[in-house]
Amino acid sequence: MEEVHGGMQAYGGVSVVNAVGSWFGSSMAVDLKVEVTVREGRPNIEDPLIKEILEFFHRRYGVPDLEVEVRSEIPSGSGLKSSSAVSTALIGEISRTYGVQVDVPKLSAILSLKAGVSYTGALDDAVAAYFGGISFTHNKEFKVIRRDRAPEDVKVILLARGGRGGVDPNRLRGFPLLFRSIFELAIQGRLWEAMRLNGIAVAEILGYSKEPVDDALRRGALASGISGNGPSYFAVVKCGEEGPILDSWTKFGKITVVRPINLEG
Ligand SMILES: Nc1ncnc2c1ncn2[C@@H]1O[C@H](COP(=O)(O)OP(=O)(O)O)[C@@H](O)[C@H]1O
Ligand SMILES: O=C(O)C1=C[C@@H](OP(=O)(O)O)[C@@H](O)[C@H](O)C1
Repeated sequence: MEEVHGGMQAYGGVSVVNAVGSWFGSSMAVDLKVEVTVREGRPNIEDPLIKEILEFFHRRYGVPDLEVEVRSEIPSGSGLKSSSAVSTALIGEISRTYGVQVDVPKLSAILSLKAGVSYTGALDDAVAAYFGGISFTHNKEFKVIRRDRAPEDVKVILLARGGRGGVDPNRLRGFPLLFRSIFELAIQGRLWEAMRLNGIAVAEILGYSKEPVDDALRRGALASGISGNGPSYFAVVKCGEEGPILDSWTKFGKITVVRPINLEG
């Protein structure tokens, strides 16, 4: 078996607006990396998303069976966009290796829905994972509304936790006006306000503790809340002002500090 190529990278992210609430979503990429490589050979990962992607390329473009290697810094089932990072990196790597032109984030959204690993297709997450920066999308129509650069003068402090369980993200669908209004704030440029309101709303609605959020906001965070459907928490702070939140959040578990990431220009 010959290694066909180096490897395609994509990134995790934190939610600006969770798209499950109103189909409108926004996500900010952070420097948590996923790298995917493929080689021709017997498929080696029993995962519904990876299976769906390999089957698609086999059926549509005659791509041969592939062995997939995923190196990921993002816990799975975390709210930190692991599925979109894995999916866009794998789709990007196959399309690059076999010279097929596809719309990588859109195909990721369609196949994530088909594989049953996503509620809306998570086009918001896929766009940020693949291009970096901040995405604004209407997931129902697979439409990218806008892409912005992410501010680079902040750090993102994470309580990164995987293995979501016990919450029902469908409950967010009961609050479409709330999430649509938060999306409007975000796209008007009131980014931290939107991130904070979304993060608090998701914690309230899905029943996560708000203690870490309250703690971070009291200690000067620009925004804090649950990312995605949880269970990970984030806090955004101006560079250099991390200290008080780091001190206080140690009581909640392992802390990871990352930065927003822009990949272009
Ligand atoms: N390291 C990995 N290797 C293979 N698949 C992964 C990996 N990390 C995540 N995934 C895929 O993403 C899915 C988790 O998606 P999801 O529950 O939406 O979590 P997240 O909020 O982190 O995106 C997994 O079921 C799997 O299909
Ligand atoms: O399944 C989906 O369609 C989505 C899941 C959530 O992300 P996570 O998968 O990271 O929880 C959400 O923030 C995103 O906007 C859409």
